Amino acid sequence: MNRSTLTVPPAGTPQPEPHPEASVGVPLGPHYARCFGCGPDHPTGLHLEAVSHDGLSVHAEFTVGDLHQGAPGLAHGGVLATAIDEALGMVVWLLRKPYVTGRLETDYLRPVPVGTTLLITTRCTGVVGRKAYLEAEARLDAPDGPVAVRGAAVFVEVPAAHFERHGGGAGGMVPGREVNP
Ligand SMILES: CCCCCCCC(=O)SCCNC(=O)CCNC(=O)[C@H](O)C(C)(C)COP(=O)(O)OP(=O)(O)OC[C@H]1O[C@@H](n2cnc3c(N)ncnc32)[C@H](O)[C@@H]1OP(=O)(O)O
Repeated sequence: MNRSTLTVPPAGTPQPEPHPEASVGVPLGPHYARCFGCGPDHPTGLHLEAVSHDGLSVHAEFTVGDLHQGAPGLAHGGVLATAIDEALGMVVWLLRKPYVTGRLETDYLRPVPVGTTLLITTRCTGVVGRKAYLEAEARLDAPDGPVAVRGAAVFVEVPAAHFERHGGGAGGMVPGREVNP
């Protein structure tokens, strides 16, 4: 399978260095309580939970429920892409700068039944200017389970004002709704 060159760091890009203050070995917690991906207050969200691994990678878990179906008994592909996007977002959080998804690629290798716990590993493979290059792999039910979804992405660094400017009162930086408080 060919991988898009858009999500691969240019040749010669040095391995990224973890931020000196990156969390390591601890639960990351939600970046926003009502986030569809990780927010505990979202009624139908994914409630994805994650632990930082080494400052440049994250281990995340998401259990597929009834509300996440596409075909009967199977996870919706868009929901799986959301889980990948969220777990990638947690890696760039470790870089201690605000990023948003610019490009997200997903390869679906196996169906994911309701009740499955997806174990998602994401990592940063390079940072060039404002762009962070990222990879993801989601396995079924165990760290060495079959790979169900692979992801790759470019996230783009944005000013902190991005969220207030575009989100405004509908979920932006209003009291109680801060991003990464
Ligand atoms: C707080 C954390 C929340 C985490 C939640 C999970 C992550 C998410 O789902 S974020 C929500 C979804 N994403 C968005 O809403 C982003 C919407 N898009 C935008 O805001 C803009 O298009 C944005 C910021 C990505 C880029 O715009 P802009 O700031 O003008 O940058 P721009 O100058 O065009 O591009 C900067 C660099 O990024 C690259 N780039 C921009 N878009 C892409 C893309 N889609 N694919 C690849 N590269 C891209 C450009 O080529 C450029 O590279 P270079 O520096 O080499 O020239």
